[in-house]
Amino acid sequence: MAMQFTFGEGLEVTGMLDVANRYQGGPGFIHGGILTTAFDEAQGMACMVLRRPVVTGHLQIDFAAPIPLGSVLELRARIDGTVRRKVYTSAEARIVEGPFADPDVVVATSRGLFLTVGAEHFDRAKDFVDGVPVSPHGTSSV
Ligand SMILES: CCCCCCCCCC(=O)SCCNC(=O)CCNC(=O)[C@H](O)C(C)(C)COP(=O)(O)OP(=O)(O)OC[C@H]1O[C@@H](n2cnc3c(N)ncnc32)[C@H](O)[C@@H]1OP(=O)(O)O
Repeated sequence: MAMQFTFGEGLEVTGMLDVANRYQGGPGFIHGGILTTAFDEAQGMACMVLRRPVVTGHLQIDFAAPIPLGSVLELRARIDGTVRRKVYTSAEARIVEGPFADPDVVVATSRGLFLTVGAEHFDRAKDFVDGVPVSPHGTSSV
């Protein structure tokens, strides 16, 4: 989705998301599915250090506080460990700009299991137009 990523020291990746009006769920606040997507992308991006494709196997989100439209969210994500093809990741979100901004408050957390896959995983979709990547990282541009 339309996030900006920076790769920090070690294994941590930081993603920034402008919470646009089109991301609304309940009146005035972000949709939970949008926040889930942002975590999925950030944690998937953290897996890039492995230099192997990954897909999400399991994602668990804790929505700790409402996030108003107009906020800027910072998501910090990392790999916590790997076991064979399994990649354990976690992330947390903070509002860093907007009326509810407080960089000391974690408004949501995520734990995700990613699996490394071979190129054949994606080959199955290559004949479909919808499978054509629309951004440089092969992620969606919502
Ligand atoms: C390049 C930039 C990237 C930017 C970020 C992009 C992020 C976006 C990522 C996505 O959203 S990907 C889209 C959503 N995910 C999918 O479509 C995946 C659909 N599921 C599958 O394709 C398969 O289920 C999957 C590849 C995840 C696993 O199938 P496999 O046949 O490869 O797994 P296998 O059965 O061999 O299991 C391997 C290990 O993983 C474990 N495992 C597999 N799926 C699991 C699951 N869902 N939950 C927990 N554990 C799981 C399994 O128990 C086992 O553990 P052990 O090694 O200990 O035996």
